[in-house]
Amino acid sequence: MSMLQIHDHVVLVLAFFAALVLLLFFRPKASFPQVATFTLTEASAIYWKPPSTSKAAGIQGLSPMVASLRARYVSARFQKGIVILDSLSAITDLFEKRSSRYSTRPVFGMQVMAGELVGKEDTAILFMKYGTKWKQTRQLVHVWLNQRNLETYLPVQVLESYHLLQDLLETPERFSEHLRTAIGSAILKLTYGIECRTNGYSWIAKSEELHKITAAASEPGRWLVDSFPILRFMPSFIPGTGFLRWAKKSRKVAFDLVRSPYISIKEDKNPDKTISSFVHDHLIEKGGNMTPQEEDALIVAAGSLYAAGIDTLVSVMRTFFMIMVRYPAVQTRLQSEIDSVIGPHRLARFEDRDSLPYVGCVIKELLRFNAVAPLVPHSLDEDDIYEGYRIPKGTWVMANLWAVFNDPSIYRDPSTFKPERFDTNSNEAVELDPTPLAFCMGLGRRFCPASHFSLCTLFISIAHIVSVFNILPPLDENGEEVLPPLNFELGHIRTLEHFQCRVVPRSEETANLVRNTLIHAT
Ligand code: HEM
Repeated sequence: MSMLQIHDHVVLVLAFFAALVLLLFFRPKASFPQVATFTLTEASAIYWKPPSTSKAAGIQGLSPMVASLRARYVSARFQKGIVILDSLSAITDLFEKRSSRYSTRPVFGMQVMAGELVGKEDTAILFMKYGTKWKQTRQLVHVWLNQRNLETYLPVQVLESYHLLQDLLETPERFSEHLRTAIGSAILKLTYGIECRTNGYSWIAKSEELHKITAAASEPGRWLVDSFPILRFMPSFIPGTGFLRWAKKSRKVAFDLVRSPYISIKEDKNPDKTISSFVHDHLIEKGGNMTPQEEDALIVAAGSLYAAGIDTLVSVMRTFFMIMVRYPAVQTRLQSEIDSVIGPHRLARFEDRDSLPYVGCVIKELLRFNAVAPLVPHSLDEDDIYEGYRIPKGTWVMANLWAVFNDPSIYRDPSTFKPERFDTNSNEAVELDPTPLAFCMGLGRRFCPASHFSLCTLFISIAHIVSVFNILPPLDENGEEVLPPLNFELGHIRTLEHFQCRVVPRSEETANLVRNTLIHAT
């Protein structure tokens, strides 16, 4: 190598480091200045930056958590190409009525680390771009979690609910952990036939590991490479590129965890004795005749379910415990409805659903009160014009479901937990139901394929828990009841910060009912 070439290399490396220092120095901060607002119609606002003519406006009216999450997304994109839809009409217009255009996921931004480097785009439906692979994978999940497949998943949900009651009797202070175990065990059993409770919890631990990787990789504003995609081409031996090594390691863990349970079922020597599950039943149905694409779709569909389902359902259930503590009148009304319809000798069944309308109202209000997925990101593959604004392809278009659920023109007194707003027997006008069209779980072609599955889990668990337990505020050192604060953590999934409550059997009879039911069911 000549002196000139060595000199060129040194200059290149120095320039690279200088650029890196500059990038690190100017890394976007989580605290976000102000967002520009265009009011499109009275009811719909689009947040958009930059047209130079934009009118500065604050972000008042948002909960601090949603405002902060939104700020992170916007700063991660350097305020380029983000549209945040705050009204139901704008969300419906774009996500539903123009769903053929608005059904892909954002590519750059948080997608570089999560989607490309860690490989989530290849291993999870949630991150996939709209296209043939997504359609094939989604179809499998859609059919499996569909209302028509209720008979397959309901018994597993019911049995896990009994186990949850038993766990709550034994160690009530660990209620959050028990919720995670019950919901996680049900999803893993249905997906792979894995019996977590009898075979140890190693698969829950593995799934949690995968889930933590996904959460870290997709955290908005965390990775510089999301704002500067060019950084992914840096050689990984250069100092400051720890993120590339982390991505490589995480990618391997993610691919292994998604494939290994599938392979163990596929290689099972006694397939007829294997527990029926999503993967097993598909393998039997296809009789080993699958194209590589079909096989990949099955692996990815199965591997997507735990991560997509666990935080969402656990978040709603933890909110339910908090609401029971803070709104004792709601708890009393739930218990009296269940007591009068079901009586003291058995636990509620799914067939009782129509006879327990107040339980239904509480579930709707839980889904409204805590918008579990407050900002839903979609994108578009071609330019579009909406209300006179050009939205270029690749723009992140985010549905702010939190804003819809807190819009006082749709929900009176939105910050109060009021299940009665959905009571069709009340004298007051009934408010917009968030569940039947599942807009609380997204709209258009990407809406949550597990909406019915989730509503079943919520119904069974909530009806069982309130009939057996009283959920009460924790006590302070003087034995006085204290209300836990209603604080939410920052993240894609809106979930409450750690809190305590007392979970106490309503009577010795209700405690015995749990023990006897579990003995008969197992
Ligand atoms: C109350 C509980 C749940 C809520 C609030 C919820 C909400 C959502 C939302 C908002 C989306 C994005 C929709 C969009 O992009 O328009 C979604 C997607 C998804 N959800 Fe759920 N979800 C819940 C439970 C579950 C469960 C239990 C599972 C699996 C067992 C699941 C599996 C999925 C999958 C696979 C997707 C990706 C769909 C796609 O990108 O095509 N969800 N969910």
